[in-house]
Amino acid sequence: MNADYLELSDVRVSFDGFLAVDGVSMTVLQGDLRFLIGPNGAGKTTLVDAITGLAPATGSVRFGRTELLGRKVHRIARLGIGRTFQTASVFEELTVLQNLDIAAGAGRGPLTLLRARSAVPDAVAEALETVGLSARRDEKAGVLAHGQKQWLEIGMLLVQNSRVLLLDEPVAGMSGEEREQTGELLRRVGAERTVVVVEHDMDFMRTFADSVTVLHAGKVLSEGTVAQVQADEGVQEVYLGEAATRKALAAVAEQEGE
Ligand SMILES: Nc1ncnc2c1ncn2[C@@H]1O[C@H](COP(=O)(O)OP(=O)(O)OP(=O)(O)O)[C@@H](O)[C@H]1O
Repeated sequence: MNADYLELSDVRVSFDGFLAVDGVSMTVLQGDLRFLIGPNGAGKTTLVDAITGLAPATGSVRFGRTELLGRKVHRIARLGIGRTFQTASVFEELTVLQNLDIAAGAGRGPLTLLRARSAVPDAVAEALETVGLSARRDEKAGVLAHGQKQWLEIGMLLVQNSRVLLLDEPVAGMSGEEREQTGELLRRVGAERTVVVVEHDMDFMRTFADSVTVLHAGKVLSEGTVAQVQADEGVQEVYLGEAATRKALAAVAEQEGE
């Protein structure tokens, strides 16, 4: 079998001497839906920025045999590394189909793109089906529900042939039903791709993660199955510590409000 994988070795990102990512090594295999969790400021987004060329990093990030570090953002994207951001970045005035067309870079001029068409390229039709937006293809992206915009964004990565998907908090702000559907979508796309999901929602993580990497203060604190990381005392301490801080802050706020 010729499966893809993403391999990080000793990745470091420094902001004026502050190590936001401090020697991270991890390997993510195709078909192994990986969740990247950790408290606020742990370095999760910065790590994704490093992989996608947005943050200058040292160490090594390889997609199979190809080194990504040191390459420009658009070159990394063209190599098949796709990402989403916490806020969906779709073209609200264009239809779902037009958004996918643009992402696919279908080689047509802007006027042709805006004209209604009967023939939809196979890759676009497949992406519409996968993300569950076939019935909404001619509607403006701006009228989609929050969750559907996130799905459209994932569809845009699919038509770009992204082999690696790095998704930053894909279920933030979603309803319970949208979360469930997003989880099923991630399972579908993750079966054939290498997927890393940055997430704060622990229930969502428990339900859908195949494996988990926990970051804390820029380092890998724990890694394994959901059960393994949940049983890890270091992880419990970090999360209990966070919960205690939140509780203390809430108590102070309450006192100040009295
Ligand atoms: N451009 C920057 N310049 C300086 N410091 C930064 C920069 N970007 C991030 N940081 C710092 O790096 C650390 C890691 O931030 P990062 O956003 O990667 O954490 P995170 O785990 O994604 O957090 P969250 O869950 O809150 O999104 C934080 O202390 C943050 O303040």
